[in-house]
Amino acid sequence: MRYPSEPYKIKVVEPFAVTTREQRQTFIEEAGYNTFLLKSEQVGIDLLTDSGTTAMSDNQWAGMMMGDEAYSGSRNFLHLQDIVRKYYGFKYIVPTHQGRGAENILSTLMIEDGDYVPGNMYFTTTRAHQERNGASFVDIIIEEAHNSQFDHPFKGNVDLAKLQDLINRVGADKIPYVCVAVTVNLAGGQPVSMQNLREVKALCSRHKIPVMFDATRCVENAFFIKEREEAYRDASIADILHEMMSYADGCTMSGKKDCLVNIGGFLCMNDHDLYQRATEIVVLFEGMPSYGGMAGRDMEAMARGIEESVDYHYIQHRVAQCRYLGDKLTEAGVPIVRPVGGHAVFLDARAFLPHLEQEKFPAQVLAAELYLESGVRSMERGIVSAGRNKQTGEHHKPKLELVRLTIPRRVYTYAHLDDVAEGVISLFKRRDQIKGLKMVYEPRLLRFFTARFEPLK
Ligand SMILES: Cc1ncc(COP(=O)(O)O)c(C=O)c1O
Ligand SMILES: N[C@@H](Cc1ccc(O)cc1)C(=O)O
Repeated sequence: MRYPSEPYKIKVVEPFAVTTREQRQTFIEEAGYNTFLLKSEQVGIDLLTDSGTTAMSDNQWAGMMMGDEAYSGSRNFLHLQDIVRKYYGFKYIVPTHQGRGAENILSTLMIEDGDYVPGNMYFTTTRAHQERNGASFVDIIIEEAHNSQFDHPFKGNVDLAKLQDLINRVGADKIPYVCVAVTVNLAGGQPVSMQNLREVKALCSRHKIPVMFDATRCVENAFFIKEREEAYRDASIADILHEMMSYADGCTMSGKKDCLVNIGGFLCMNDHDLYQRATEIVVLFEGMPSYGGMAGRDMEAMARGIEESVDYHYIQHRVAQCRYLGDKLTEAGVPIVRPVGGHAVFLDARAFLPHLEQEKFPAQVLAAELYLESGVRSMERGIVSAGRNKQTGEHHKPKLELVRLTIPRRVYTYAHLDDVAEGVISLFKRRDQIKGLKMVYEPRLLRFFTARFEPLK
């Protein structure tokens, strides 16, 4: 079954806005041509992000009523700890309010000024925390990942030669850890193979460098391993996930994605000393080590969400939804990142708008135009997201200039995706008329969230 039907019944519904083109013109101008700045009530189908936008199950909502809101020692924390140990296999867990809370603690504890943190492509918040603590990020993803049209089953893989080169160049003692994202968000939601994870771990062990995963979309990664790596065809998602995690010394987690909740995250590790230091610092930024910024009820929903996330039918349908939208767009000739990943379809803005150079922010304007055309909200993932080089102050100019159509978990149906495809295709037909933008307000940190633009004449 290529596109399995939804493996759930819909018990609660939430109407969304139906707007006119004239209204949307006003809204996008007020939002400075930045889809992050639109009000949710101005948006139709909302594909801005899959982060915190999940529909929770009846079982999770029931768990919300079982919240133990004690300041310390909540039973929901103990439950979450058991579940994380069972499915992820790490010894210690420190809850945080979301993924970047965990990134903050990890970077603060492990990085020293002048260090290098290699990773399989940058992620905005992850790199920002590394740089804030004095490290330079080094991209060690395979070269194919920077080419939107290159089909590769594991386009998120680490290039071991790039990693070895860095170790030779700067020395292992300047590399506090290697950060491996499973899957790679900005490459298009691309997975990492089990074999590659095993090899990265072996190489790092030889040099005594810890491996820390960004586990944000690890269940999607496990699905791709089952689908594409022969040895795992008959393995369960839970077993694959457990083995993946055995090749890491710890992880950061944005629970707002693969843990199927609206808020929350955690940091995991096997090293007791690191855990102890994390419990010291978490009280400064997040809260007690037994809640770290989450309410008891949120920890319960997360524990239950993790158990639901490893259900094969759930994850098969999730990935199939992305593929469905990607296939529709490909059939119509719309350029997208290939192959379609686990959480989104990414439009290739360079190929969509070949007449616009990167300094005219093609992906930014494409996201704004798609909203105007259809009421669908998407997100820029190109030069604006990439920010500026910390040393030179120049724009980073990523090879990938993309617009992300991100599918929230258990929220939309295939019929919604038909509407999205229709909007993109009708915009594609009038792509020649689209002009660029200029940035009129540029925040210093993570500028894409709040930057403002005006159309070029
Ligand atoms: C790959 C990846 N890592 C880290 C994060 C940070 O997580 P959060 O948004 O929960 O702070 C996100 C999303 O922001 C992400 O997609
Ligand atoms: N991690 C979330 C939220 C987010 C969005 C953009 C960012 O650059 C950072 C965080 C996402 O990928 O959608």
